[in-house]
Amino acid sequence: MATAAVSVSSCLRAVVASSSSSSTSSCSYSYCYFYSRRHLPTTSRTPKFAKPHFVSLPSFVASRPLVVAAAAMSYDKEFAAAKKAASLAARLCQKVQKELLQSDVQSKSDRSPVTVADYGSQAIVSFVLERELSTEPLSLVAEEDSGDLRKDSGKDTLQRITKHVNETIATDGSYSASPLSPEDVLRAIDTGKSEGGSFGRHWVLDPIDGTKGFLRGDQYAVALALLDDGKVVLGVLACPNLPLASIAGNVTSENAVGCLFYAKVGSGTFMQSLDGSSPVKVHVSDIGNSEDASFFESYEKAHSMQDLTSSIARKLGVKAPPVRIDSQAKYGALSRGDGAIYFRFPCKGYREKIWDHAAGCIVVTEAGGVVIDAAGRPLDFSKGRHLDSDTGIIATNRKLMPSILKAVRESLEEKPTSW
Ligand SMILES: Nc1ncnc2c1ncn2[C@@H]1O[C@H](COP(=O)(O)OS(=O)(=O)O)[C@@H](OP(=O)(O)O)[C@H]1O
Ligand SMILES: [Mg+2]
Ligand SMILES: [Mg+2]
Ligand SMILES: [Mg+2]
Repeated sequence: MATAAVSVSSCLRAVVASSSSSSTSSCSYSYCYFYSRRHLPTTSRTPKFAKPHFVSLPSFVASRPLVVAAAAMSYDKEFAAAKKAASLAARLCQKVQKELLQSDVQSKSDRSPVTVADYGSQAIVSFVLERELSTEPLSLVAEEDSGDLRKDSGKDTLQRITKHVNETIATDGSYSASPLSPEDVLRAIDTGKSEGGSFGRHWVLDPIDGTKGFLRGDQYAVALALLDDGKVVLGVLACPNLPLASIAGNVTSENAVGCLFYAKVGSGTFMQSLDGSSPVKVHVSDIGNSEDASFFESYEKAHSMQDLTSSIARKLGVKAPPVRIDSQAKYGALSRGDGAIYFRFPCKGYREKIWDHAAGCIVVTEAGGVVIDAAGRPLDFSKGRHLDSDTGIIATNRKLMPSILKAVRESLEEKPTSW
């Protein structure tokens, strides 16, 4: 098997440089929903066509009544708000990426990078969701917090974030209120402190997934999903640098970039350009012979064990070299069949965050794919801010999954000291 990684970074770098000015899982849901009234702040959560009635609760939720809705939730309002929020946040990211200054990059306590755009994107998404869905209190599980921005050393950065946020909101034209103050921006960012969990609704946001890719001018994604009672019910991935045409084999016939992927439970996955072209329904690859498959993995060596994935690929007879791109753009590309497999095997001890997979997971499953951990279990987003999985993640189509799981198990059993 060829070992050289294919990267789409060079053509993307050219695009960025040329515009630079200065520098479950199973998603087939049952049609009966039970809600504790604690998680039902308004009657707006009851579908209009369903007549709610109250039944007694099991003891674990005390004596609160339940509403039984005899139809699937439509989530239409939430879906529209999510698409708007992610698209507007992506607009802010594109602008900042063009103007990227070294001073806009900070290091967090875990030494990972964070930029004006990560914070600005989180503030925009929080602002849009609050405005669009004002009938419900917003619970948001998001990556960033305002801690560093509240220090004296963060004041200049906060001013720049506030400017970008207000300029981006103004480009949309639908919010007429006065500009946000720096304090409003800090508050919007800190809406993301929710712990999530298995009850009620929680939005899950990675304001920039693949910050290192963003800084290189490569792939990144704004990733937004909604959990309802621990299950992902909708997801949106804005991938500003992903070519609209397939990146299979690194061949792109056109330079146009900027994809918006979105999926709602039971409704399939769609892709449109970030500029708003008509949506197309996408589907994962239907390859059934692993020798014909290609696989995605992280661009950053430190994020996934490439020795392990190359051992698995050898067992599967995969001939194509790995396609290494940053962020959940991998899930987006997989959902439209640019490749057939996504492998992610972080080093021992790394704890996966729910915002790194929630949106990507539903985008792939609604496109007909399967996303599981290496133990063969669906991803469980109900356990708080982290995924309850330390074995690695595999996404592919239904035909390939059994042979892939077998190859993964065999490779893990061989287990040299490096993994
Ligand atoms: N050590 C380690 N192992 C595994 N994963 C890690 C690690 N460190 C970070 N991260 C997370 O990886 C997120 C970036 O996604 P990818 O790894 O798919 O993209 S990349 O190619 O590596 O850039 C990245 O997301 P962002 O922080 O949102 O960019 C991190 O959450
Ligand atoms: Mg980060
Ligand atoms: Mg991330
Ligand atoms: Mg991030």
